[in-house]
Amino acid sequence: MRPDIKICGLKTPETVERALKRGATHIGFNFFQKSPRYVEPDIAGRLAEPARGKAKIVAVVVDPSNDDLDEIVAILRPDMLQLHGSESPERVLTIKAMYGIPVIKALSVRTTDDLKRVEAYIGIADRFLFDAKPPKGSELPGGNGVSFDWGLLTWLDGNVDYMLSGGLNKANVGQALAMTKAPGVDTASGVESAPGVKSLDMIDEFFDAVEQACMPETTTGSVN
Ligand SMILES: O=C(O)c1ccccc1NCC(=O)[C@H](O)[C@H](O)COP(=O)(O)O
Repeated sequence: MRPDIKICGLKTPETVERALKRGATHIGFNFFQKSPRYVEPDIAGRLAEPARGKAKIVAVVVDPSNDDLDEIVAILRPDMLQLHGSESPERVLTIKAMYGIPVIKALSVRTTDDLKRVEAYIGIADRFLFDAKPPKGSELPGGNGVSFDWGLLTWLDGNVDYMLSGGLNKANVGQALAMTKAPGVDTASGVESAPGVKSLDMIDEFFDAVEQACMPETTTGSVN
C-alpha cells in the first residue's frame, strides 16, 4: 500500500496542482519566517483552495504565538497544524483545545532517547513527524535536507502513527520505505532545484520513486 505523501513548503499554484495531481495526501504551507519556504497566510490561503477536500492542508509553525495561530487558522483554515518547534505536550493540548484541529508533532531524532520523547505526546498529538536534527549553524528547525538513522525507528511502538521526514528524495525514499515501512513520508528540499524553489519534475520523480517502492514484488520462475 502506498504511504501518505506530504509535500511541504509549497509556494506556487503550479506545484500545488502537481502535488495534487500525483495524489499527495498532505500539502504543507510554511509559516516560519526565516524559511525559504515561508508564505504569507493570505497567499497560502489562496494556494490551498484547490486542495480542499482532496489533500490535507497542513500549516507548519514553529513555537507559534496565539496571535500567529489565530491569523493562520482564520485565513488558511488548515486541516492539520504541524508543530515543528519545542512545543511541550501541555502546549500541544492547549492548541488543540483552542482550534479543534488535529496536530502533527514534529520531533527531531538523532538517538533512541530522542524517539522516547514520543511517549509524552501519546494521546495528545494525532500524528508524529520524525525529522533529523538541524545541522550546526542552521537557522531552520526543519527543511535542512538531512536524514537521520532510519534504523532507530525499529525501536518505535508499532502503534505510533508517523511520517518519516528529513532529507528524503527520489534517490533514497525507496530504501527508507523498505527499512521502515513508514505510514507516511514527507519532503521539502528533496523536490527543490534551489532552496525554496520546488521543481515539477522533481515532484514527479519523488512520487514515481515512492510508487516504485510500493509495487508488489514480481515473482520469477515459470509456472508449469
Ligand atoms: O522546510 C522548512 O524550511 C522548515 C522550516 C522550519 C520548520 C519546518 C520546516 N519544514 C517542515 C517539514 O515538514 C519539512 O518537510 C521537513 O523538515 C523535511 O525537510 P527536508 O529535509 O528538506 O525534506
